[in-house]
Amino acid sequence: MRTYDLERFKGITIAMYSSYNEAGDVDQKAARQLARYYAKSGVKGLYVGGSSGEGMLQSVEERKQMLEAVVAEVGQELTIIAHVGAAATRDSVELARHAKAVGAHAVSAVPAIYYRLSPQSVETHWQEIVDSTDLPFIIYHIPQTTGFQLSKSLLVKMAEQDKVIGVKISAESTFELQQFKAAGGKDFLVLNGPDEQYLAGRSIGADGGIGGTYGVMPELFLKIESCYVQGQVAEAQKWQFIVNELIVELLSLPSLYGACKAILKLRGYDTGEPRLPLLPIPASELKRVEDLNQRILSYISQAEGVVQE
Ligand SMILES: CC(=O)N[C@H](C=O)[C@@H](O)[C@H](O)[C@H](O)CO
Ligand SMILES: CC(=O)C(=O)O
Repeated sequence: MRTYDLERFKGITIAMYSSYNEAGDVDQKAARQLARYYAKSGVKGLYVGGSSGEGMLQSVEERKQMLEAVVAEVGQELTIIAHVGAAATRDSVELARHAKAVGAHAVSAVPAIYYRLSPQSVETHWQEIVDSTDLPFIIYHIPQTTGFQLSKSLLVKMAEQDKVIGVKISAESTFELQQFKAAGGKDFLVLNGPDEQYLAGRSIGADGGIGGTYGVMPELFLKIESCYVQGQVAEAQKWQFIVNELIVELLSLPSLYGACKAILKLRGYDTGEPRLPLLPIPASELKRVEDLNQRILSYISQAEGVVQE
């Protein structure tokens, strides 16, 4: 048995987008407003500074500012996971200590980025982060961007420590997800990465998920989750299919994060544009974004049982 409470990490956790002002600097007020919007949606937690959060495009100082804003706003109500992955172990350790100091509930990290690293190197990187605080640690496995293939043996070695409570898997193989679940055991969390496969991941062993597109439709992922938990498989599948149609459209825009941010802006949550090299949505695509937003909102009403006029 682990000494950490795993329940608070199960279910739906939004990989939150970062908020910038017109100059492109971190906007803490906007971040707080967005975090408040998410708290009202009923999700379990927020994952700050990950892929969707553009942590890798920010300075250490900016990453701290984003986390501080989110924890200050909703840290008492939601589970806050701070992504501290960076190219340099020193930066990750500094961010982990900061996460602890401000009251985040867990830290998480990708393998160190840019260099092609041996498993020993990645293990050392993660271990330094784990050892730097008493917060629980969630491995972030995303081989398509980091190039690092996490082996079952390294996973098991890490998971033997009380503090290493789980792994977020963004790899597309649900078989790998299941194998990691089996290897990690009952008290080890496996969190689904690809939003398109939430139900598949959940069905094959995931305890919940952390995803970027949850941020524009948390209610739909909560719907899939509640149908799944109640054994309504056909209904869960119906909603996953709807979500996937919406994700295909989001992915057809110049950048996924730009599209999600543009949608949030239409709803009154202006988080600025994504940082380059991630592309903004040009004015010529705004009509498509508006239509997509309307479709998403109407599905959200349906999912919540609100009768449409
Ligand atoms: C690479 C990436 O950002 N993956 C996210 C997290 O795993 C997902 O939430 C995707 O954004 C989502 O599945 C859309 O493809
Ligand atoms: C965790 C995740 O989905 C993200 O960082 O975008």
